[in-house]
Amino acid sequence: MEIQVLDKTFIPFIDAEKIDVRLKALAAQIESDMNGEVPVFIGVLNGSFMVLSDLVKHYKGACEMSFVKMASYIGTQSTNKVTQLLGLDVDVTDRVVILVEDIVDTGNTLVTLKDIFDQHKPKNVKIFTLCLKPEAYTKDIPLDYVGFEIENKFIVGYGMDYDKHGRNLSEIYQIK
Ligand SMILES: O=P(O)(O)OC[C@H]1O[C@H](OP(=O)(O)OP(=O)(O)O)[C@H](O)[C@@H]1O
Ligand SMILES: Nc1nc2[nH]cnc2c(=O)[nH]1
Repeated sequence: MEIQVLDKTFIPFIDAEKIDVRLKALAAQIESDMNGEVPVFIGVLNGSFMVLSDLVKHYKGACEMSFVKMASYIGTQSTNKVTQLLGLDVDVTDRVVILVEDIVDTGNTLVTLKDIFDQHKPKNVKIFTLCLKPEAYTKDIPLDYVGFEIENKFIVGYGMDYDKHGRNLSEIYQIK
């Protein structure tokens, strides 16, 4: 059934059961890749709160988790726009980090995040994303765990917003 979020109409795209089945399979895959390592799952706020929560419920091994948020602001120097990380409260030095995103589109967010995490000298940074738009993603950072490859159209729900609305939808909808 179509839904309305603010001024836009969306159609059902990926239902809750399909998301759950995929997350269960990916959790098992991550576990088998860990070889005894205890990974640190890091969710990228705001969008990833639902996917991280559901993913780790399926992860049966030992793990830690936390969230980070990017902050963009105008700097005082000539380089104007700076993007920084707020809230990294885990020492990731020599740890296996799994960055958890709801969606990778252009990959700009991912490139910035990966650079910042690499400065903390982790053993390895793996990238998890529930959704990927392959037509839009032109960066060369390999994506280790991808839930769904989708067409290049705007989606909402399951943590993802349209102008701050729709994050609470339990399924993913695509713009009509
Ligand atoms: O690959 P990109 O083109 O960089 O787009 C992907 C990013 O966009 C969304 O975040 P957004 O900045 O909308 O913040 P939010 O998570 O708070 O919604 C999403 O959660 C990703 O982090
Ligand atoms: N909600 C939402 N956020 C995005 N960020 C990048 N692509 C998208 C998208 O399709 N939907």
